[in-house]
Amino acid sequence: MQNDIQEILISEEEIQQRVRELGAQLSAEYAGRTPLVICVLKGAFIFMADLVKVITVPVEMDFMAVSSYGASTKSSGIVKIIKDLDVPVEGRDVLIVEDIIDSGLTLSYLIELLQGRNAASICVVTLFDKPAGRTVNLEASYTGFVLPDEFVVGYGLDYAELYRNLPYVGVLKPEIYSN
Ligand SMILES: O=P(O)(O)OC[C@H]1O[C@H](OP(=O)(O)OP(=O)(O)O)[C@H](O)[C@@H]1O
Ligand code: HPA
Ligand SMILES: [Mg+2]
Repeated sequence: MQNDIQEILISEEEIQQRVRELGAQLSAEYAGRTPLVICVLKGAFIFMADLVKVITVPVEMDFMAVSSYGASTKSSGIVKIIKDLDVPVEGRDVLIVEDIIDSGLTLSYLIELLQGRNAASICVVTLFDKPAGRTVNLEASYTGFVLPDEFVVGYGLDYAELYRNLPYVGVLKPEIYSN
């Protein structure tokens, strides 16, 4: 698996340090409140697990699975809900946890959905942001790292469901895509 990586863009240590910083910022933001933290599966599961461990306010958690990339490196443009939330968001302070914002289509769809369900507030934390990929105008409240316009894998991010378990984020060798 490591042999398929052409270049590591962000190391495991850099990610862990940044996650701690984001956890501290979010703990201050939500002081005195109990946010509902929503993990956008599958990609955000590793970030979510590391992040909630360094948030010091009480949180409730729920999980939503959406998909629009399939086995491609380009968004299909259609966001499919694979699994919806278990709990209502009405009146809740919602924190959406994403691994990456690329085109922005997944998040704009989710934000509209949760606004329609009358969340009291919606805040987004993403570990990675690829502004060059954007097709809709959208920004996270908290961003870990800004990435160049390349398809990346690792730390939850997949190509055709593989490489999510790499502890760093990197770029695949070009021949992997042609196999
Ligand atoms: O800003 P966008 O262009 O919408 O891309 C970002 C979304 O795409 C990926 O999910 P994907 O649809 O690949 O599902 P996965 O999390 O199960 O890999 C990623 O985890 C984000 O949720
Ligand atoms: O660069 C990416 N890698 C993996 N999944 C993604 N989903 C959107 N962008 C990406
Ligand atoms: Mg994916």
